[in-house]
Amino acid sequence: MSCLLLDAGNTRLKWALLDGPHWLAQGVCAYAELAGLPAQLAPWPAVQRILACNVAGPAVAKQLAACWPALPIAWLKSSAAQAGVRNGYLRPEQLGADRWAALIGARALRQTDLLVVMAGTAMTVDALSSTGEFLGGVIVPGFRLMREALARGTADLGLPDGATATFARSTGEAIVNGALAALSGAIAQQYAQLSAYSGRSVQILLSGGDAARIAPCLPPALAAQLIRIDNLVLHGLAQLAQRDSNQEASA
Ligand SMILES: Nc1ncnc2c1ncn2[C@@H]1O[C@H](COP(=O)(O)OP(=O)(O)O)[C@@H](O)[C@H]1O
Ligand SMILES: CC(C)(COP(=O)(O)O)[C@@H](O)C(=O)NCCC(=O)O
Ligand SMILES: [K+]
Repeated sequence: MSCLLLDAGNTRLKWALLDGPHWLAQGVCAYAELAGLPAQLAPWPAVQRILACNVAGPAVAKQLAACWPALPIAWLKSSAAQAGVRNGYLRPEQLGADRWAALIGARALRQTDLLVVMAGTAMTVDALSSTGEFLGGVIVPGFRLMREALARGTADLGLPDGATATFARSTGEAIVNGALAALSGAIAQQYAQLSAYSGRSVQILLSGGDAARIAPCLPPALAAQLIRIDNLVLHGLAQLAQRDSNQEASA
């Protein structure tokens, strides 16, 4: 059974094509190029099921549905408990479906205390206990949004680039290193909170488009606990797809 997994984020679509547990192909697609995605998948077995999470709004959902008019898309919604994770949000359905999928993917990978960091358009830092409780987490603007906010809200800053530096000595360096400090600082703060809460060693799972940029900026104590994983959201969706097909097989 070939299953297409879709992670529709606020910047772009990430996708993977699975045949049972095997990953046949995966990729990234800009929303402007979405109409070409079905043709791109043509070399592989025809898609039979689609499981998606979307935090990019109804227009994107409509665009995705139009790509595969003959197949209904199963949209993941956050719930109170699923696949070994319990949702600590006061209103479980309020949690972004991408965060929920990432937590499910994280739980399947490791059953320890985890900080699940998704560095995308926004960066989310979510605490997951060794017993599978999602305790809560924070949302901060991602690297691009931080720079854009400064450019939009000031007369003189703009979007200059800058290299990473211990002490920034140009506007570009000051902005780039400021954003990276804010991102790594948020991770460090939540890491300290979860470490204090659990009293045990905490591992950090880092995924998303800006993971490679953020990883080198983490302090050494956090870097030692870091596990980089590409497409954690898709791994979570793959877990759910696999569970669905196991249930169908045993029904
Ligand atoms: N080729 C790229 N295209 C777009 N964004 C990129 C690219 N490479 C790195 N990025 C960074 O990754 C972020 C998007 O990450 P991603 O995980 O795809 O986000 P989302 O899930 O919110 O769509 C952007 O805000 C940008 O800072
Ligand atoms: C926090 C997010 C904007 C992250 O989106 P992304 O950066 O992955 O595009 C998204 O998960 C979302 O809209 N969440 C709903 C609110 C919440 O999770 O509390
Ligand atoms: K994110």
